[in-house]
Amino acid sequence: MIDIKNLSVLYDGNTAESLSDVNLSLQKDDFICVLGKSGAGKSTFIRCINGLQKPTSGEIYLDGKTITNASEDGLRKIRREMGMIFQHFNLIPRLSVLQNVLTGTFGYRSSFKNLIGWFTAEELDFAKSVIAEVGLSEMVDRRVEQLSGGQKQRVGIARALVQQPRVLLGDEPVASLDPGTSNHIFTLLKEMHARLGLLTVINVHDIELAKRYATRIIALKDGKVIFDGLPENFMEAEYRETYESKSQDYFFGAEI
Ligand SMILES: Nc1ncnc2c1ncn2[C@@H]1O[C@H](COP(=O)(O)OP(=O)(O)OP(=O)(O)O)[C@@H](O)[C@H]1O
Repeated sequence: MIDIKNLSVLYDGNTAESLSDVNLSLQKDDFICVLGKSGAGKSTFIRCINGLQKPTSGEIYLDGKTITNASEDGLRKIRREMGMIFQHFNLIPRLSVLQNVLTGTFGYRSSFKNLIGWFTAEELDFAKSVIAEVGLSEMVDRRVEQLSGGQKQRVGIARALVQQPRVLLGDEPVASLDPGTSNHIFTLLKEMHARLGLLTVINVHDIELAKRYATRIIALKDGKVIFDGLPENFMEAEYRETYESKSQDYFFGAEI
């Protein structure tokens, strides 16, 4: 579904590449967690996939169509197919849950309709049905600033889903949430992945979450892919290589 060929990124002013010759093929049924130390290149990787960051070299294709060399119009169409969720939610605090979720439809509408904020009954019904799916029916009209972090991320997920994307990207979407809430958010993401057939790619610092939910783990180090495989094969040795430190023993249940 997404093919990444010889992808490299060297930011202006840096001497080391932030991504270095990355080659990957991401499939529709993948639920991928991307692991790596701070600065390993995880955000750069996600930003390249949705076309926010132009690579220095290499190509990314969505179903054979170039993302990296897409026209502005082509990129707009590609971005509609990719929902995105963020660590700090990127919501509009003073607007309601429904209003925030409706902003997810903007990529499909004329700028005039967006400007005057006019939505059809179908658009409103669909947004409400997505809000119900993320468990926030009771809060449709509540201002987002009055919600907890976990509820805000549910709004972020609903806003992404209302776009009817085929790909869901997350840049550390649970980094600001407590462990219990993080698990609830991952459970929801996994359900949506299965029900909607969404290729899901999520950066995460929490290896326990990655091992529990991912169907595939990709680990980056200094911009290179150093592991790509099943969660059960990401063990102590892979942990040490990725994070350059020994793990908490309980991750792998082994004496080190
Ligand atoms: N706009 C930029 N200009 C220059 N260097 C950048 C820029 N964005 C990222 N970098 C550098 O690229 C490298 C990878 O950064 P990136 O944010 O992709 O890593 P990350 O794995 O997501 O880190 P974190 O877990 O801390 O978010 C780092 O060395 C970072 O300093």
